[in-house]
Amino acid sequence: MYIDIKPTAEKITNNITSRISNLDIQPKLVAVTYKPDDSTISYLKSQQKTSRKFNIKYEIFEAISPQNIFKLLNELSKDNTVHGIFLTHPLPDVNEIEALIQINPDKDVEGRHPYNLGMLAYGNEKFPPCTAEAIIKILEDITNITGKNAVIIGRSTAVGKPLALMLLRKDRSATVTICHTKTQNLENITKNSDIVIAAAGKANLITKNMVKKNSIVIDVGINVVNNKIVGDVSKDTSEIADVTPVPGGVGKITTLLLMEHVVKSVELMLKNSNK
Ligand SMILES: NC(=O)C1=CN([C@@H]2O[C@H](COP(=O)(O)OP(=O)(O)OC[C@H]3O[C@@H](n4cnc5c(N)ncnc54)[C@H](OP(=O)(O)O)[C@@H]3O)[C@@H](O)[C@H]2O)C=CC1
Ligand SMILES: Nc1nc(=O)c2c([nH]1)NC[C@@H]1CN(c3ccc(C(=O)N[C@@H](CCC(=O)O)C(=O)O)cc3)C=[N+]21
Repeated sequence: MYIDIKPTAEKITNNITSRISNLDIQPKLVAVTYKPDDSTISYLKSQQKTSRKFNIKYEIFEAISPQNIFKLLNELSKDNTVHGIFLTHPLPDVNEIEALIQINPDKDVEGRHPYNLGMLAYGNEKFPPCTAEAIIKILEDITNITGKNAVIIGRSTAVGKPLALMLLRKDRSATVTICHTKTQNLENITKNSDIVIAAAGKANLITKNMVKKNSIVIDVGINVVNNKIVGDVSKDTSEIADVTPVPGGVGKITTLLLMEHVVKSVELMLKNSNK
């Protein structure tokens, strides 16, 4: 079966709408990109569409060189009209951490600055990375995570690692395995898991024969094959497991949560300025 993410999306949408209606100022999100790949282009489109729906101001800055990324992030961090800064990943030819530390942690709506990621490791989820948070929200709406065996395929600092930290938090307490390209016998691990999270960026990496009957499979992958968006999980997997669809699955919730974080950033800014 495919998992219906509409109830999760609706809850988040209603929450954002009501919080925005209480603000006197229009939130603004900016995206900084450099040599965007297919999945980044798909995300930027999704951000554009979703920000319009909530009447959040949105602007994309395409850097012309690695040096230009640093300059843009610096300027946008100081700009009082900007509440959220999104920096695309991957960034070819750029030291990503050097770029991330240019972002004001209060505007780091994806929680990628080392300060926010460090806070996450301590269980503080002020700005949890949106994709990891999306996966947690989908899972919490359909199952009880505690004690479940969860395998994450992918160890990126953008998705796999923060997700592992979030699944391990004491109030969730999943048993977590993380796999990558050097993992041997991937199918032995996936076959014994209650929850499989595929975040590798490889179409058809997970197939029906690799998963346990009635397990939950979260498809994070965004791959463009023959001009169409597909995930990391083959279609037939949904015959024996509950799978999130691509498109219209994790990506949709990720985009909504990014918007929610921009609203949160404005709320915190206003709260601090009233102190
Ligand atoms: N739906 C959404 O909201 C989002 C979707 N994405 C998508 O998710 C995917 C992953 O993104 P991201 O984490 O940024 O990607 P990265 O390329 O940074 O990381 C991919 C990870 O997957 C591992 N991997 C790749 N191939 C295999 C394989 N055959 N077997 C096991 N592990 C493998 C890599 O291992 P190693 O470390 O050994 O190289 C690496 O750890 C992409 O398709 C991206 O577009 C990303 C963010 C949000
Ligand atoms: N710093 C950073 N953070 C990310 O989270 C990040 C990133 N960089 N780089 C690229 C990948 C990919 N990604 C997507 C998220 C949602 C959709 C999405 O919502 N897609 C629509 C389809 C849109 C369409 O049809 O074009 C859907 O799945 O329904 C797509 C892609 C986030 N990523």
